[in-house]
Amino acid sequence: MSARTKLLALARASARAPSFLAASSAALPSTSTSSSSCGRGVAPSPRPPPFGGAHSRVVVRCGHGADPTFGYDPSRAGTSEYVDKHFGPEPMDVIATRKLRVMTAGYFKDFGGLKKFAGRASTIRCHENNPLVRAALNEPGDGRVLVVDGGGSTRCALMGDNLAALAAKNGWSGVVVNGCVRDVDDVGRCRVGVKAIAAHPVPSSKRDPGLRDVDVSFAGVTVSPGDWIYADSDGVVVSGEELTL
Ligand SMILES: O=C([O-])CC(=O)C(=O)O
Ligand SMILES: [Mg+2]
Repeated sequence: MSARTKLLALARASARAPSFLAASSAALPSTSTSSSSCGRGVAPSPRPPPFGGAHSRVVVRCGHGADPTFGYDPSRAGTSEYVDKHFGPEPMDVIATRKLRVMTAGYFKDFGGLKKFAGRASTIRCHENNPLVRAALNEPGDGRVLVVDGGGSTRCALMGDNLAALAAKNGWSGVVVNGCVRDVDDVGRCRVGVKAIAAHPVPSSKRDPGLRDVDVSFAGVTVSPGDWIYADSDGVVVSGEELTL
């Protein structure tokens, strides 16, 4: 394929790129989240929408990986496309350059009603205690992602159906928990993304609040408050800046 033909193909693919963030909360049909039940019995829609939305900037200039001849398809707008777009001459450069940080594969399971979510990070570090998690999710989320470093404890759960419903009601895009969650059948009906290590039936203590908006490190990545989190079924990608396709 000539360089000109490649460029034309790339421009066509980029023109199809969906916009950023608007549709990321639409994996479940609209439903009331004011109660803790998160609309029991509401089935998730089969096809999650792109991260995209009103803040989209379609940039035709792209990295080596954003090449339609290699299968780059910005209309899918998932974490794989962000990686394709931003890696260097070699795919693994995405890790070496640290522009994108990719969380360890297989570290999390999906528990939330949204499988695809994105937003700026707010962080908490806590150990087997969750008052600060409740306090944070009680704030307006404004599309943010709450990143909770529970030290990887699998001895209790840092959130459940009540906190997931609170997150959905207050406009949090998602919660990433380095720890466990409970009430997972109901959490799965909440219109919010929840990634965590495992389910656990025991609630956490309410004594020690922990720390808010500090750097947290787990799953091979350090997340700072204000970083951008992109999460879907392919994984979790973290960047210091907002990414475009
Ligand atoms: O309240 C808690 O600590 C955890 C829980 O069960 C919920 O959020 O529903
Ligand atoms: Mg509960």
